Amino acid sequence: MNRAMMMSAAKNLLTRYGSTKNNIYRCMSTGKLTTVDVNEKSGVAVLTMNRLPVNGLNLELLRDIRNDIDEIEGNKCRGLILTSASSSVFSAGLDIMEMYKPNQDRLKEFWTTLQDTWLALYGSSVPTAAAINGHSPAGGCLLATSCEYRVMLPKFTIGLNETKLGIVAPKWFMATFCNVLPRRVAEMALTQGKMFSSEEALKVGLVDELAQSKEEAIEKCQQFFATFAKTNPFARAMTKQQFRSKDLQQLEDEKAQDLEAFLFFVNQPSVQKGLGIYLDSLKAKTK
Ligand SMILES: CCCCCCCCCCC/C=C/C(=O)SCCNC(=O)CCNC(=O)[C@H](O)C(C)(C)COP(=O)(O)OP(=O)(O)OC[C@H]1O[C@@H](n2cnc3c(N)ncnc32)[C@H](O)[C@@H]1OP(=O)(O)O
Repeated sequence: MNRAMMMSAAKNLLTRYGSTKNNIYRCMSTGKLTTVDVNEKSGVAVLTMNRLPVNGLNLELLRDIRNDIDEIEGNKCRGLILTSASSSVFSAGLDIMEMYKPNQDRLKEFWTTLQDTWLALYGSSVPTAAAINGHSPAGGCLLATSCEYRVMLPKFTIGLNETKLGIVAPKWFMATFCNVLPRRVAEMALTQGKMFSSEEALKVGLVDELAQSKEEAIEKCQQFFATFAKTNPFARAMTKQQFRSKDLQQLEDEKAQDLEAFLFFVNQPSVQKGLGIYLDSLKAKTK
């Protein structure tokens, strides 16, 4: 983060926290594929992804999540908990249909919106946590690891499985993973495309706690936010943003090249063939 960005972030934070210490605001959901419910007492917003059956991250869902994050930030919420309306899938990651035989204009918009959603979530000044109430592969894992804390239900899976699909996780996916896991564990898992069970994820530190129900997971996320009760929100947010600034700045600087690399990669005939085979294998499962 350069000096100008830092000053602007500081100004926003001062505006937010300067005069509103004791007020609680109600956030409203902006999108059709998400809902946002705010606990009026705690001021914590629960952002629920609701694109069933698997919360595949298509352009519209990403837009809704992005707009919700902006609204939660703007409405001075005290925390953001990301969760799913499904009882078995947190998010299946990027909707592969967005990348398979794509319309090129939409493909650009899709990737740019993913970049912006990540910048907003990973760099959010509001405390963030994920209540992972289902499977969370690839892009689902990216969303969860972009948050500051993770509570997961048992018997699901989470990880960046891109190499198993014949695709390469972009640098900022990897940086997000490395912000959570020891470097050695992250490299092994990334190259293997490893999906961790909830129990394994707890053991390596990919998630912070397990919970037996979604309600318990949300409660544990709220308890995490309560650990900031005696900290100054401005100092907390600036510390988080400075801690993450290298990763954020790298994507800000390389946004255009990252988009170009994505478009080039996805449009390779061998990648299209691989995505088609993978989609068929997913669909065959349900027959
Ligand atoms: C040099 C550097 C260059 C960099 C270039 C960048 C390159 C691109 C990088 C892109 C990074 C990609 C990130 C991703 O997120 S890719 C997506 C990865 N996701 C997965 O592999 C998950 C696939 N899904 C599953 O494993 C299961 O669905 C899941 C465990 C999540 C749930 O299982 P369940 O049994 O509950 O549900 P079904 O499998 O029956 O699925 C129901 C229907 O949903 C469809 N489906 C599932 N996942 C997806 C998906 N990700 N996209 C699209 N569609 C999906 C599935 O086919 C079923 O459909 P039908 O009902 O029609 O049969």
